[in-house]
Amino acid sequence: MTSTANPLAPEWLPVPDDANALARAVWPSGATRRDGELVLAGVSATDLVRQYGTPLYVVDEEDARRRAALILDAFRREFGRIGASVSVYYAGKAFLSVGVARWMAELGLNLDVCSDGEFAVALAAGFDPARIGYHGNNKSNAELEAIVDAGVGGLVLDSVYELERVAAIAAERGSRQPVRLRVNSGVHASTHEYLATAREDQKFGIPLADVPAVVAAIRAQPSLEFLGLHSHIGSQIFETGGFEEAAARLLAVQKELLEGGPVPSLNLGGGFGIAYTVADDPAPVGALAAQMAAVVEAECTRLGIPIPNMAIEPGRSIIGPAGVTLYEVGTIKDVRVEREGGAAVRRYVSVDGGMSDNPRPELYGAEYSARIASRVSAEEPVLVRVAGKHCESGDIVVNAEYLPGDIRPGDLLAVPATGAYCWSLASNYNHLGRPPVVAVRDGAARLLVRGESIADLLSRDAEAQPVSEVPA
Ligand SMILES: Cc1ncc(COP(=O)(O)O)c(C=O)c1O
Ligand SMILES: N[C@@H](CCCC[NH3+])C(=O)O
Repeated sequence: MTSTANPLAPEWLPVPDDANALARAVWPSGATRRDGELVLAGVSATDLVRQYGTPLYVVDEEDARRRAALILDAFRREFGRIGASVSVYYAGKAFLSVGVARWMAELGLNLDVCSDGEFAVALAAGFDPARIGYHGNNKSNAELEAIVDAGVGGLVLDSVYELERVAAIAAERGSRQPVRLRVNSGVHASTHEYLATAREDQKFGIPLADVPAVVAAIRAQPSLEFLGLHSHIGSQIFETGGFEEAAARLLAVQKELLEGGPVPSLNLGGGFGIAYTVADDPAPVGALAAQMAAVVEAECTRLGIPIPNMAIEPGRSIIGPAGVTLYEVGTIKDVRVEREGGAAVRRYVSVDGGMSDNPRPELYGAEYSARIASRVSAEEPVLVRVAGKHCESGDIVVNAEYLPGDIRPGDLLAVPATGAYCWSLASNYNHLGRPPVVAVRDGAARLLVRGESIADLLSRDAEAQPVSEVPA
């Protein structure tokens, strides 16, 4: 059950206590109020800001761990019923640090990386390369060599050009590289256009029709071991139909491939949607797993083929809801907006970050919510737009939110559900340093990633003088 209090009330925070509610939770499970202040896993927002400043990314470690464990349990349970094993790869692109990679390893998850940088973080965390899946539509020769040398357990082939290069690299070393083949299923996921990755006209994978020939080419290479097919239809998806359709399309091809040799596993990728605001209603992970298992079972029975072992790659649904960004409120402006039928006033509340720490509203029109973190107020809520501090009019953090009418400079503002694709998409636009990332657990905070200071940024300018020598 979630709290049934008025969601417009400034102190309101939903606190889920079951898996279904967890799917709809906008705030991490450890979020609560103490003496009016927002507290995250026992640490108050003001204490966090006193120590680390603003903007600040905060990750509720227990919440992330719980979501990872729930996904692993649900998929193992549902696919276990039909006799399939499941590997869950945490998609590091959502957010990756050495600490987070270690949480996932401890919980028994595998890791999906898609660049040499993410791979380096995984190795720095001591992640077993055999449990790493490596993606990318344009891997360099240096990356392919590092993959083969490290013994990465699953390279996801994205093109014939890559197949030929990796086969040669593995052959040179006398090793055998396990590979999956990324397939473009042609399934149009119901999500933002930029987040759909299996439309016909996009860069990832091999078209379904070409799969038999490419798999034959893989099998013809003694230096490659074929693990199976891979499909990822997109991200922030609420409807299970797309996953089911992709599974059905890949299994139909799998039947044909089985005539030429084993196809041990099927990877259906990630993409499970989360709630960014209370208007979002994503499927609970148990239901998702059950529906996917049912489709795989039904299709395999219909086609008369064995049920393959399964893999999935969730990122956002593990780390997204665990994150909260804290900002300090600065300028507040009431802007008169002329409209048909009369004028209205829009209140712009500006914070000390913006599109450099969260470009998602500008990139995808993503909606977020916000609450004052440093206090509660009995003032009537007013409709505000939360803006960043960048030189860009589209620099909006929260498009529309009700906040107490007495919101003022110096208040701390918390924006939930920022754990995924915020730090990892962050930039230094306008020479802002990327904020630090802090994990909170059991009343204690721990730095996961240091923030960047202006001195850090200036130190990269090849022609800058050391900061201490810049005239005031
Ligand atoms: C190949 C692949 N796997 C997994 C993911 C993770 O997706 P999500 O974070 O939506 O679960 C992505 C990102 O969309 C991806 O491109
Ligand atoms: N960057 C996207 C997700 C892309 C996932 C990678 N294929 C987002 O923020 O929603």
